[in-house]
Amino acid sequence: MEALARLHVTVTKAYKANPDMNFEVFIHKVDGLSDDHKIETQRDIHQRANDDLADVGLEKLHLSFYLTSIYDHSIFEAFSKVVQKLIPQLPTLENLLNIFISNSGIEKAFLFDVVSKIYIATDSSPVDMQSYELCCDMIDVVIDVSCIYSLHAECNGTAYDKESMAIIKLNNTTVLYLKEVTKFLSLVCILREESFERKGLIDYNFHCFRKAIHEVFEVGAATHRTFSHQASSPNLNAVTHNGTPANTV
Ligand SMILES: Nc1nc2c(ncn2[C@@H]2O[C@H](COP(=O)(O)OP(=O)(O)OP(=O)(O)O)[C@@H](O)[C@H]2O)c(=O)[nH]1
Repeated sequence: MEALARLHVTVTKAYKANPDMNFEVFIHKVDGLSDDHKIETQRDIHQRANDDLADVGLEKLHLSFYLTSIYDHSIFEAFSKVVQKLIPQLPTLENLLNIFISNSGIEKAFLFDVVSKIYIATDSSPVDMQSYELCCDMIDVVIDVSCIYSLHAECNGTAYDKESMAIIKLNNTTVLYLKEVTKFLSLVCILREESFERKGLIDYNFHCFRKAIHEVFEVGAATHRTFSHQASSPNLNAVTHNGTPANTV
């Protein structure tokens, strides 16, 4: 109850300061609850928070809720969804991923920010937590192995570069495929072993995909530069040249 009262105070004050603000509410430590209980708890909290807002005439205000726990990747998934709301190019990225996977026989693809392991976009098929965790683990493996065999004694930023790529074949006919897209972004795909037989096609499609992603972010950066010349305040929606959204870092 105390948490709900605090949420109400915070949200109403923030709304007064900026009515365009997005509100993202994380319900932590849900691992102790059964799946049914989790949904029920979220619904209950959502209902109470909305009722409190309706009492002060703020029924139009939208709160988004996420269930998280430190014992799985739910917190990363929740942050991914929050960050995606701040990326104006998200529909373009999703479209590119959809075209890429459908022409390459890939089941699922994530565009990851390598350092935070937040995915900034994925294709439009539903995300299941296990696939996401598998892809996060693959990034860890790639960075760890690169660090171990790095030529530099200190592994600062040398573990991930233009040459970064990895293929991991699991014993259940699944293949994980990782490739560098930009200095900060990586594509991680999940596919069946039989689809991987057409690796040449996948590599060619990836080359086109990578080029398109660079173009998307170059246009974003150019728009940002034009806007910065016109106005003195920075454009929060622009992206930087290397592909990391400026308003999410
Ligand atoms: N079961 C569970 N325990 C958690 C989770 N996150 C943190 N904890 C545990 O909760 C205890 C307190 O941690 P936090 O709640 O993160 O710390 P805090 O924010 O200073 O504590 P509060 O004053 O309760 O807000 C620690 O023992 C954590 O290990 C979670 O997702 N699930």
